[in-house]
Amino acid sequence: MALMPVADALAQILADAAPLEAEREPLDAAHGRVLASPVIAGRSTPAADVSAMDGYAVRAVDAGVGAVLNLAGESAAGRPWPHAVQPGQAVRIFTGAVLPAGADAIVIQEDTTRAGDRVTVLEAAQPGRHIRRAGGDFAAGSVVLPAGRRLSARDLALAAAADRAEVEVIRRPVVGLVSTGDELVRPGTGANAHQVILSNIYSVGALAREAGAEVRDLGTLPDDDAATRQALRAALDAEVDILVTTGGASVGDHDLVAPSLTALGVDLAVHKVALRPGKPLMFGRHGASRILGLPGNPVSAHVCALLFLVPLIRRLAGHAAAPCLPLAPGRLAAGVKANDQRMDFMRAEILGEKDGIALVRPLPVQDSSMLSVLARADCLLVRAPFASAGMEGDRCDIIRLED
Ligand SMILES: Nc1nc2c(c(=O)[nH]1)N[C@H]1C(S)=C(S)[C@@H](COP(=O)(O)OP(=O)(O)OC[C@H]3O[C@@H](n4cnc5c(N)ncnc54)[C@H](O)[C@@H]3O)O[C@H]1N2
Ligand code: MOO
Repeated sequence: MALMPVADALAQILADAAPLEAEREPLDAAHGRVLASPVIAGRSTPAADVSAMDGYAVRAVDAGVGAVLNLAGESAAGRPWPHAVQPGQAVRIFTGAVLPAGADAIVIQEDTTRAGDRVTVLEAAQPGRHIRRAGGDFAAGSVVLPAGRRLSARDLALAAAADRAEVEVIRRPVVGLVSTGDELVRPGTGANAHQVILSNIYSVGALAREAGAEVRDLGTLPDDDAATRQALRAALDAEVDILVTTGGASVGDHDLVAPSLTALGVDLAVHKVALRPGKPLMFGRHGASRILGLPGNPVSAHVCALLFLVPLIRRLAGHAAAPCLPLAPGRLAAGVKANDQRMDFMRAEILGEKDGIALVRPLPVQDSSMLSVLARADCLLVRAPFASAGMEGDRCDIIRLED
């Protein structure tokens, strides 16, 4: 059977994948989300002229070296002095406090001496010195954060300072994870030798969450035709944006995902990709939901989630389009043999870096069941279909594993 090129599979999976609808969220819940509409400042910051230092608010014209001023009052942050500074007066002021009317400079306290209510100026005041002007950070009505921006921790503080307790962000895609296989048991529950411990949901779930999805574990299905069909229908009815299955994707008698999806009317736009690991990958649509069928082998499931699920989630969550295959430059530290028709994503280690180029050596075992090798890898060494043999020192492409 002809295998679909990776680029074509990606194009199918990302076709029509546009940002989901907007929702209002409190700032705490908005970190990492994408703004659906701009944040407009509800007030200027600072909202009034304020002092940047602890000292005395004065009229600069009165406060030359040696001037002795009368202490008239105090302006603290949150407790402004409600009068105007008169000629010959100083007002005690603290950082962040509103500048009293009449004053046009701050003399910092280190540049004064004080005896009771008499303040002697040791360093001449300069008009405007140590004053933060109203609106100096941002003005009321201005756009402080544009639509489309991914909200950083710093952005949350800025939105709060702009007097916004909530922001309008793109809804998180909901990803439902379904595992398949009679052999699967949860970790820590006493698996027998003929059983396999469910691991894929942990790596795939973590990647999905990191990409911006809300992840729901929809449980494990037995290798039974009717049960699989019924459970997949229920999973699709659960209104997930992306249903991710793992396992049961290949051609064995117990690989039931593709026939079940077909029976439910899902047209598989992708089924079998020229990819290693991950050949049995499948993708289809059902109403507004997308279905990604990942192979059961744990390394294959992880690599396919990285290559296909992450960009899909990012598109739906409104993130700016990033390259789907985030290739970085590398140099081979060991030879690799010629490749066949499947684009290969070999688990590899980075031995060092020179001028931003990683020195890369494929790990000796490339079995797609081996999680210890995947965990040890620093990157995937990407080999194009039918690439000729590579020699030590040749340039190569890698994808860094940064999860
Ligand atoms: N005759 C052929 N056999 C196979 C082919 C093929 O083209 N012809 N493809 C192989 C490739 S490539 C892969 S990848 C695997 C994937 O097959 P399935 O998606 O059907 O996966 P399963 O058979 O269900 O499981 C494979 C393996 O992975 C374990 N597994 C499954 N789910 C999980 C999970 N959630 N957590 C941890 N481990 C899991 C399962 O127990 C099996 O050991 O097919 C090849 N065969
Ligand atoms: O594609 Mo399978 O993932 O080669 O083992």
